[in-house]
Amino acid sequence: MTNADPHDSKGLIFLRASKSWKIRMSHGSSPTPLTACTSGPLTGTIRVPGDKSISHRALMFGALAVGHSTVKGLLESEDVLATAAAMRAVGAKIEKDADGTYHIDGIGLGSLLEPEGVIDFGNAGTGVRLTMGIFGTHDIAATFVGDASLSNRPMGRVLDPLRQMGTSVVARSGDRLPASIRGAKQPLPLTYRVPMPSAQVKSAVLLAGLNAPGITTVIEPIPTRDHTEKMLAGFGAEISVTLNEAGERVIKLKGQPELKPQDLDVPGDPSSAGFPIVAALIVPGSDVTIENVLLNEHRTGLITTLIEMGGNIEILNRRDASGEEVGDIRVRASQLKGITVPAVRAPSMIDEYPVLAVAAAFAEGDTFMPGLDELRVKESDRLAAVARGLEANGIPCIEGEDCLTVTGGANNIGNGTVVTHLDHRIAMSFLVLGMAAHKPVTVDDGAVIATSFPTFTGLFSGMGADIRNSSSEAA
Ligand SMILES: O=C(O)C1=C[C@@H](OP(=O)(O)O)[C@@H](O)[C@H](O)C1
Ligand SMILES: C=C(OP(=O)(O)O)C(=O)O
Repeated sequence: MTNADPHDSKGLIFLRASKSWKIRMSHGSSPTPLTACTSGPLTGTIRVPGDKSISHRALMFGALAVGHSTVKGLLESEDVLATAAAMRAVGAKIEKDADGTYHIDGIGLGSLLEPEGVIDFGNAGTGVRLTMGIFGTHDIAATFVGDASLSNRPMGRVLDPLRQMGTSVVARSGDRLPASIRGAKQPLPLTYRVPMPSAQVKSAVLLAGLNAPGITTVIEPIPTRDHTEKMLAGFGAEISVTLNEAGERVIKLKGQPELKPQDLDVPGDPSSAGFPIVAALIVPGSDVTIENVLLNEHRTGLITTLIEMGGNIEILNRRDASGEEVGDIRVRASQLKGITVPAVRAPSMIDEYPVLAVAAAFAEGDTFMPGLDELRVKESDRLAAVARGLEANGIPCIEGEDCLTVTGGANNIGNGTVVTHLDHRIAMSFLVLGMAAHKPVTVDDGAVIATSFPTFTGLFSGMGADIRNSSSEAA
């Protein structure tokens, strides 16, 4: 079966076991423990790398357009480079010039070539789910694999609506990776109410709708990041967003447009900016400015929350950059106080809860964070990973089913080793903890940081942080 045609008699694809593919259980050949020691003050004016959500989409939409797009400021992290490889595998030409600008020669919607090998998305949930949406309505077959973290994450949330549009799927039990799809020959447009607050699910359905005739409608009861809608409009798709009587967002996309190439400039990632923002608040005497950060209203929940907690955060030089608001963020060390974070805010700061939990460890009193069910299905079960990391470092917390309470102000915190579970945000958050803790904090694998923020340690060392490679120290 493995070497035969990948379709069985019912037209479904069987997983082809690739000899060269082996599930990645740790990041790289051996994990790289890192230790952060009491640091600071942190000072300087910095830039964080380009936004991950916009970077994935820039490569995808550039690949689907007819003609030549350019992308400046693309995030060159492992997740985004996996998306570039996937787009190359279906025929797009993607090259970087000497100035760091990416050039994409799009293959055009409807013209994707069948990939020759398996598509390895490593750690990237956004990459694999949005790409499944694109491929799902093209008449091609593809097999998706990922590392141990991605292989444990639910794919049914995108595969279910794709099945309704005509995509055939064979996946591991529970709709986990590896998964093979055969895109619909005659895709059906769909009206779909997104059952959980997920920009990835919304986007996968819209991207599948791109190559379906007629109108695909996505109803979004709880608003999530809107980069897909905004960028598709920028690439020339006919897309509208209205509110229905229940106040839900209704997104309508007309299928089979000719997407026009664009010249894009990716602003700094607010999720990555969360790390220097929290570090500057909790390391005494710090004063840090982060320039050119995306301030899209669906992404700024952490900043709103930290200001409510008493953080001295100023937004300077607000401006429009290619249809998105950006600004510079000045942060000075502050005494924070515990608050209740409104559950409705969760989608606008969903990736920032681990680092918010670290900020909460330095606040006066309790910080209560409800509405966190989606944290259970990220790169790790982030609710559990954060709680175990805090406990390992002497910080009192209570992990609920879908909520977390952190009690700030404990004495003598640190001295723990945090298990990162292939989760870049757990690694970075606990290194930030170590910068302000009384004793060093170690994360068992710092190499995972390359998923989203490859310049993290260099940037922090430049501001005055003391981060050490614990494996080389031990040697
Ligand atoms: O659409 C996107 O670019 C993303 C959506 C979010 O995931 P969910 O849609 O699963 O909430 C977020 O956690 C992820 O880092 C990026
Ligand atoms: C959840 C994240 O990413 P993804 O779902 O793309 O793996 C993240 O970057 O925190």
